[in-house]
Amino acid sequence: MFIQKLGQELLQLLSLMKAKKRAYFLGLLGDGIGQASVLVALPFVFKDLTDFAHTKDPALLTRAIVTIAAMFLLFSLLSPFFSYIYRRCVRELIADIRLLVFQRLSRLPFAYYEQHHSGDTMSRLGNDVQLMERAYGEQLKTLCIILLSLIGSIIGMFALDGKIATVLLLVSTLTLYVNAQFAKSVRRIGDQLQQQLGIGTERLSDFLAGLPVVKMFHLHNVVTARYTKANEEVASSAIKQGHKHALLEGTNFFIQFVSFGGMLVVGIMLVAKQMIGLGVLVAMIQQQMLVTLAFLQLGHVITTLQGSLAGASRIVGFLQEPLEPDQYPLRFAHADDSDSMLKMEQVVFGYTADTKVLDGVSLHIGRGQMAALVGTSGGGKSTVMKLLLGYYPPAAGSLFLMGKPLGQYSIAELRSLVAYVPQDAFLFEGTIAENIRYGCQDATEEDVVRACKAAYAHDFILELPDGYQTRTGERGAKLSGGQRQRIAIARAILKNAPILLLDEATSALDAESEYWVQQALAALMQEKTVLVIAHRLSTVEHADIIYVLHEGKVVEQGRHAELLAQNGLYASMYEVQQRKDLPAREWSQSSAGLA
Ligand SMILES: Nc1ncnc2c1ncn2[C@@H]1O[C@H](COP(=O)(O)OP(=O)(O)OP(=O)(O)O)[C@@H](O)[C@H]1O
Repeated sequence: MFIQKLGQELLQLLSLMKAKKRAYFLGLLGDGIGQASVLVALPFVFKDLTDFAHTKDPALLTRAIVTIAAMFLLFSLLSPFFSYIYRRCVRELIADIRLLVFQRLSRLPFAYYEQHHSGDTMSRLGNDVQLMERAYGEQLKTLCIILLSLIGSIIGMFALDGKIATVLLLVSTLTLYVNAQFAKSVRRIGDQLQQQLGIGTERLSDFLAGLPVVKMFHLHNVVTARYTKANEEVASSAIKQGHKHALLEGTNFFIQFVSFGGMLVVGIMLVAKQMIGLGVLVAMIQQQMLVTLAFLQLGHVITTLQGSLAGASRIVGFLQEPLEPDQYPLRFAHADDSDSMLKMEQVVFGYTADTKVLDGVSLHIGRGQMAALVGTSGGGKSTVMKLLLGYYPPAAGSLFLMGKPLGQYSIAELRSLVAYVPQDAFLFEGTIAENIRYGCQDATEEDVVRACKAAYAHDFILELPDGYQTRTGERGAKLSGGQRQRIAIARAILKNAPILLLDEATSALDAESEYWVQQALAALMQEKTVLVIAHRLSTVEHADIIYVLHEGKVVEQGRHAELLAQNGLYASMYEVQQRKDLPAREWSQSSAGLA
C-alpha cells in the first residue's frame, strides 16, 4: 500500500517532466553513477593497499593507483558536467511548473475562486512548488546515488565474501524495515504540517487584504490571536516531526553500532583463523558501512521525499481542476425574436444543487434602455450579474443577449459584449495608462486620453506626479476610491461594449467624488444598454425599468413612479433611503448647479 502510493506519486512527479525527462535522467544518472562508483570503488582501493602492505605485490599497488586515477577523472570531470545538465533541467522544470500552475489558475471557472481561499492558492504556488523543487533537485538525486551505491556495495560485498555478505545484508534490512515504519507517521505529520502552513498563509493574506478593517476596528489582537493559533499548530506539528526524526536517528544509530561492532569482532576472529584476509575485512567493513548508511539515508530520503510528493500530488490535482469551458453546453429550442438586448426568462440558479438563489427570474431590457436591479440584501442582484457575465450557467430557464441564446456564445464572445464596472474598482499594480488600456489593448494614447476625459479622470491624472505614467500601487492603493472608480469607468469606456453592467459604488464615496463618478457614469452609459445594481434608489429614478428582487424572485417591476404608486417593497425602501440621503442629495444638486 505504502510502496504503491509512493510509486503512484513518483509517477505523478515524473509525469510533469514531459519533454525534459530525457535530459533530466541523463544528468541524474550520469552524476549519480559518477558519485556512486567512487563510493563503491574506494573500499577496493583500501583492500588492495592493505594487501599490498602485507604481500608487497606491485600489481596490487598499480591497480589501486589506476582505480584512484579513474575515480579522479569521474569525480572531477564527468560528474560536474552531468550535474550541470541536471541542475539546469530542474530550474527550467520548476519555472515551467510555476507557469503551468499560474496558467491553470487564470483559466479556472469563477466558482473555484469563490470556493477556495486565496491564501490556499498562494500556498500552492509557493510551498508546494518549493517542495517539488526539493524533490526534483535534491531528493531524487540523493535517492539515485543511494540506490546505485547500495547495489554497487551489495555486489562488492558478495564479491568479497558471500556468507558474510548475506548475514550483513539481513542486519541492514532491519534498518530499512524500521525506517519504513517511521515513514508512515512522519508522512502523516508532514501532510498535516503543509495543511497548517496553508492556513497560516490564509491568515496572512486575510490580514493584508483586510488591513483597513483591522486598523479601523483595532483588531490587532484578534488577527494576531488567529495567526498565533495557526502558527502554534504549525510549530506543534513541526516539533512532532522533529521528535519522530530524532527517535528514528537514535534507533538507526543503535542498529548501526551493533552491526558495525559485530562485524568487527567476528571479522577479526575470522582473520585470526585465516579464514579471510585482512584486506577483505577492511573492504568488507567499508562496504557494510556504505550499505548501512545507504539504508539509513534511504529511510530519511523516503520520508522527506514523501512530504515533497504530497506537495507534488496537490499540484497534479490542481492541474486537473476543470477549466472554465469555452462555451456553456446550454440548449435552447428557440431564438428570441423580441427587440431585447438582454433577456432572462424564468431563470433558476443556485450555488449548490439544493439551493435556489434565483427562482424564476425574468428580465427584459430593450436596446439603449437603462434598467435597474434593486431589492433586499441577499435578494440575488449580484448573482444575476454573475450569470450575465458568464461566471455561472443558469440551472434552468433561458438567457438571451442581443436576441441570441447564451449557449450560442463562446465565453470570450459573451465577455466582449459586456463591460462591467464593479463596486470596488480593482486596479493592477502598474501605471494608470496600463490599467486603462486593459479595456482595449490596441488602444492608442489618444484613445486612452479621450476615454479619461469622458470619464472625468483626465484632469486629476494630469495633476499626479507622473501623469498617466503614475503607478497605482497595490490594488490601486495610491489613489482615492473615487479616482479608482473613474479609472475603471475610463477602462469600460475604452472597451466600448454594447451592454453595460454596473454595480453602483457611489454609496461608498463622499459627496464630491460621488458627483464626479456620476458624471463619468453618465458618459459611459451613452448609447449603451445598461443594467445597474442600485443600492441607493435615488440614483435610478430615471431608469426605464426597475426590477425589485426579493429572495431570488422579481416581486415588483416598473418605472419609479409606478413602483411608488404600488406602495410595496420599493416604495418603503425608497422612503427609508430618502430620509438618510437628504444631506448628500442637497450637496450633489448644488454642485450640479455650479458645474
Ligand atoms: N459564491 C457563493 N456561494 C454560495 N452562496 C452565495 C455565493 N454568493 C452569494 N451567495 C448567496 O446567494 C444569495 C444572493 O446573493 P447576492 O450576492 O446575489 O445578493 P445581492 O442581492 O447582490 O445582495 P447585496 O445587495 O447584499 O449585495 C445570498 O443568500 C448569498 O448568501
